[in-house]
Amino acid sequence: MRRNNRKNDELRKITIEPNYLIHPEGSALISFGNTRVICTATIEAQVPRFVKGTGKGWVHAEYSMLPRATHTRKVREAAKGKVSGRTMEIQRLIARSLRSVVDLEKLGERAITVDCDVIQADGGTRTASITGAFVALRLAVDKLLQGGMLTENPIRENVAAVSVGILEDGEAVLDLDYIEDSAAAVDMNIVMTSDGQFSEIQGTGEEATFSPEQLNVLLALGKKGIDELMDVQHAAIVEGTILEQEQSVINDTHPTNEILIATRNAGKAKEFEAMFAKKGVTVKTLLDYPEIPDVEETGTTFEENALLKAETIARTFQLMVLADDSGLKVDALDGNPGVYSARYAGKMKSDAANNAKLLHELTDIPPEKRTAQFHCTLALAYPGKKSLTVSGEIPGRILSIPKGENGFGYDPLFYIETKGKTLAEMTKEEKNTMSHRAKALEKLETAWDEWINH
Ligand SMILES: O=c1nc[nH]c2c1ncn2[C@H]1C[C@H](O)[C@@H](COP(=O)(O)OP(=O)(O)OP(=O)(O)O)O1
Ligand SMILES: [Mg+2]
Repeated sequence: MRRNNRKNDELRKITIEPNYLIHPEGSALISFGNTRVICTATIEAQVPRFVKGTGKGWVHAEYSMLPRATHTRKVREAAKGKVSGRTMEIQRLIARSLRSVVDLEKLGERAITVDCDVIQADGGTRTASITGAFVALRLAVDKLLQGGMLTENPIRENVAAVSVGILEDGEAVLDLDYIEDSAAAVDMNIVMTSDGQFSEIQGTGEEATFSPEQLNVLLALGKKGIDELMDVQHAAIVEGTILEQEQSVINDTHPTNEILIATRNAGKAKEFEAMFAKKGVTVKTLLDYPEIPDVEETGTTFEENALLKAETIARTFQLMVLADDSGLKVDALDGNPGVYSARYAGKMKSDAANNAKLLHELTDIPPEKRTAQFHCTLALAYPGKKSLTVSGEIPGRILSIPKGENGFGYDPLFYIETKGKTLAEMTKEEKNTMSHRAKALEKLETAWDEWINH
């Protein structure tokens, strides 16, 4: 057993506090156990001479330690008037690691300077710096994206780093603290990206050399640690970008004039915007938050999936969230595609491919047997409250050629007998008075007040 009862493959307690400081564009306080580093990212228009005029940007890093970050007071480098070789080496490593995941062309002619200031050192300060610096960088880039200064995200992958080593007793271990590190036979810093590639490996067998087999063990330990670090980074980035903006909504106990809808479907988003606009409620959707990960729809019913989407996002962001799970139930296909409507023709969720597949499956089915229902389940979730679900359904018939240009998804194939047209031949306004979604929303309105006050 290691110090503090840690297992060989166990990280120290890792925390990342995003937006730790108010002035920088991006900042984070990262802790790997007792090692603590403040990381900031600053965006400036001025680029170094060697990239000027190329349209490309640059990422620099600076690293420093406070005098009492260590056991005994270390004289400030500013007082010595000289940057040490160690500092130089570490800040170059940090900058290289970050540049390995940034598309400098997409960044445009601007520089991002990342500052890593160690406030307490207990081993692994350079790996903590890289891991925290990435969060600060990402938060700063998000500001550029949100402000419209950038239209495309220049960050290709996430990057994180961890130390591994072989202790005196021959044990290979993850994330060494200072005492372990000082006595280690072999120590190594591993920098990896979220696609599982290495950005840099620095391994030194100073006290004892190491074999290729031992190297593989160390790399596997590093990979495990980095996977875990990336989860912490991800949560910090999401918290840093979204929580801030949405904080105002959280504190209200009553429904506010803004609602977050857990959908990434632009067609649904437009319909909800129109339907809620009449009530004076502004709609935000996940399209406004590209960094929120997709919620996997693992349920087998509309209700399960709607709850999954609403509750996951509500829990993560401590907000009231509405989600919609909808689909087409075709009688001749035993109710299919049903909950699988979005993925009917494959993972890419293409409306055109879905419609083509539906037509193909129904090739020999005569018009009177092409009956179907459009179904919509809405789930309303609020942290700590039992969720509310309602459903709406409308009957129709699947045509054999698409008709109409409006709407989205299966609209051009869904013919409504009583109206004599498809959903795609209706205006948005007309569709919104009679669609499955409109019906579900009506029920939601009825149930809403009681739910909120309960
Ligand atoms: O009014 C509609 N008119 C035409 N098609 C529709 C409609 N309502 C749902 N649909 C189709 C779109 C999608 O192929 C599937 C829903 O799948 P569903 O998982 O609920 O939505 P999605 O994945 O597109 O977006 P998200 O989960 O982010 O809300 O049914
Ligand atoms: Mg979906």
